Amino acid sequence: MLDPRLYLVTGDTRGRPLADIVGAAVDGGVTLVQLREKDARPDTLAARYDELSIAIGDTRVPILVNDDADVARTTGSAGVHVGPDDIAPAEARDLLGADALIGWSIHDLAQLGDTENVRASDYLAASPVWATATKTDTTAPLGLAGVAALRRSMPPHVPLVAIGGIDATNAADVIAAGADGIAVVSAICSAADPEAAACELRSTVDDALARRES
Ligand SMILES: Cc1ncc(COP(=O)(O)OP(=O)(O)O)c(N)n1
Ligand SMILES: Cc1nc(C(=O)O)sc1CCOP(=O)(O)O
Ligand SMILES: [Mg+2]
Repeated sequence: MLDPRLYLVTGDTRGRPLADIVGAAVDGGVTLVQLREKDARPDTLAARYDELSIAIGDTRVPILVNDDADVARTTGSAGVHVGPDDIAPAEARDLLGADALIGWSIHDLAQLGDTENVRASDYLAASPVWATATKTDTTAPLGLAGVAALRRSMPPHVPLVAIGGIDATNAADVIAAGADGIAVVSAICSAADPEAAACELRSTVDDALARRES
């Protein structure tokens, strides 16, 4: 079951063990995790997946793998997140099967015209909302207006997560603009207390979703 409200994408943990950060973040309310280690070899990525899987225990929070659908398949992970330099969602679907969770980065409205890959995706990611030091090779920031435009143009049943420069100060704005969840790296991985950071983000998102629906 895909719950996109608070999506932790792994990143720099300031020297702390990643499994500890992810475990704490899940305790704090993260609903989805993506293992993202751009320089890791497949065997290292697979070993890291196993560590994270132990860290989240029986919470059933899905762990997706960034980029590498083969590692996603061999580890038995929940699925994969892909972007413009990766295999296409439809190809990932063929590889991973109907039950896998597949996410796709969306940079502009024109991409929504690729209906085969939109249909193959379980969620789309508005990327990036704002410029971020965590990933500098992004396309131009969409801003809140871009998030709103994507939401209006997308199939209504497909969840939209937003990524890039999101923290507790702006998360509610992103939800108000139409995102169904936020994806963050530094707001949790760099936080002094990742569990507390996740808890604050989760209640901010939940409150904003409740306001939007009322
Ligand atoms: C949730 C989420 N959204 C966007 C991205 C970025 O994916 P991509 O464009 O493929 O860039 P890399 O992460 O591979 O550098 C993401 N990973 N997760
Ligand atoms: C992994 C990633 N993808 C992005 C995109 O725009 O596609 S931005 C990003 C990093 C987001 O980090 P932070 O939460 O620290 O800003
Ligand atoms: Mg990628």
